[in-house]
Amino acid sequence: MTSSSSPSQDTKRFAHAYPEGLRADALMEEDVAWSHEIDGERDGDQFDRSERAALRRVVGLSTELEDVTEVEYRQLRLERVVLVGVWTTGTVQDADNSLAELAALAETAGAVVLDGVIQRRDKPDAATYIGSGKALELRDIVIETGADTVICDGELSPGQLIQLEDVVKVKVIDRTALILDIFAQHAKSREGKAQVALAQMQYMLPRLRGWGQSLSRQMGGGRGGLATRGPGETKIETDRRRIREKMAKMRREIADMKTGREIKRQERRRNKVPSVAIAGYTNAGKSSLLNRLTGAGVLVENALFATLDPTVRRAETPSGRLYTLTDTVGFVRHLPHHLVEAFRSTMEEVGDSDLILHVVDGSHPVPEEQLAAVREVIRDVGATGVPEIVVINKADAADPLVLQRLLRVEKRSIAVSARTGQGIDELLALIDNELPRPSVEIEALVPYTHGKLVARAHTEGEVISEEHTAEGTLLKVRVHEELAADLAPYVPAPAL
Ligand SMILES: Nc1nc2c(ncn2[C@@H]2O[C@H](COP(=O)(O)OP(=O)(O)OP(=O)(O)O)[C@@H](O)[C@H]2O)c(=O)[nH]1
Ligand SMILES: [Mg+2]
Repeated sequence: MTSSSSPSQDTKRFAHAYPEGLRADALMEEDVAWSHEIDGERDGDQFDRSERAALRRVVGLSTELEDVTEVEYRQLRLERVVLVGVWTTGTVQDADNSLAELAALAETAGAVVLDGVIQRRDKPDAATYIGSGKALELRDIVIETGADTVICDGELSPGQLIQLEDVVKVKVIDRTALILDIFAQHAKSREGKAQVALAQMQYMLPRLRGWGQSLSRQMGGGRGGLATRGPGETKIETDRRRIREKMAKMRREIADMKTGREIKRQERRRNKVPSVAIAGYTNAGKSSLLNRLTGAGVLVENALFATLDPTVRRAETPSGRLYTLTDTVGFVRHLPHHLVEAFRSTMEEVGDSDLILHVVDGSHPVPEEQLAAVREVIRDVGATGVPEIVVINKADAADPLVLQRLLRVEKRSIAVSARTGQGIDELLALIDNELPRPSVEIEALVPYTHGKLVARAHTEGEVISEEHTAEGTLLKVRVHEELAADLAPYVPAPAL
């Protein structure tokens, strides 16, 4: 987990065994199609076999727990993991994609994925997530592969986690815990860190059991954990209370930080600078696009959730109008509910913008799924009604047929490559087109002593024509109301 405290342990465990490069490799799309490589051509018939299709090895976290009854949350280190999914609806392909994504997430968290299995069921088993027979098979796979953790592709109830653990005898975590862990590793700003910590605590609260000493480490933010081990009801009750207190404190802190950001945002709004939000599935190339559009140096990584803190950059349309571009946290299917809550304020920024650039990875096998997942979250935070341009990125690596399909279905869409620059000029022009136009059209004769007003007309408004006359600059402009008011004294009286 927050791959914490003891570097010596990390080094001891993985440094030699798993070179750094492996991790990024495993996120390439060849690997996303892992099951196909393994089985060669594959269709429904191979499903049984595919239940055991091996995932390639990746990199790891580890667990320092000897006893599964001590499962603790943030201290958890995944090292060698087996993935398990329950396939309820959709095609084999859907199920494969979902598990492949879980593999990418696990790798991003630093785990070595040893194996992956999918069970077809109407719904997850109420007790053990997968059926009890399958749980026993899973136990065999765990022993066979020497895995120390099982990751389930869904959100499990506390009871399911415990009962499955009791069968497989290693730590069991779910997709939510995994995503929370990645977020915890990647959050950089104080606000981001606090939001993730809060979401983790919220997730943890109903899952506490017999934690003993781990909790004091956890809540003490690394102040060492020599508190006496003493599970039992009373201890858990105390722990719960402490978590609740800590959560209340964090909520207050987050509210304060939010105020600061809010003020900045209002400033931008007052200045009437139109804002464009870059949203989209994780790893779609949002940060790359921001860099390509503005030359800004934002971290680009072939990892999921490289960006967790919104970055705002100034940009200019080809016609010279200023606007802001905001890079945002990536979306993922089944984004843990706590995180949607935690990042609500960040995502509200998307809803508040004048235009959304919805970036989708055109080289993904089914970009439509990513589009749908992102739209669901956008709806969830009530950010509907903002015009959207679908930016199909990675056109350089995409299947032309997929591109064609998307361009046809998505009304306002464009294929680009942040890597090669393909389509970027067209996108810039499209942004220019879609940004709200200032509402007031006026003509003003601005004296040369007021050059500042002319400059503002250029950055804040749209200059239709400009002429230098003996009396001053004759402007024909479209501007927002405030600037119109400032220019009003120089509007020539209508000739009678
Ligand atoms: N082939 C190709 N790869 C691209 C393109 N744009 C981005 N990438 C790669 O895709 C990966 C993810 O890019 P990012 O810009 O970090 O993606 P992001 O959407 O900001 O990701 P998160 O912040 O993690 O959600 C990186 O390895 C990029 O080099 C593109 O146009 N073509
Ligand atoms: Mg990014």
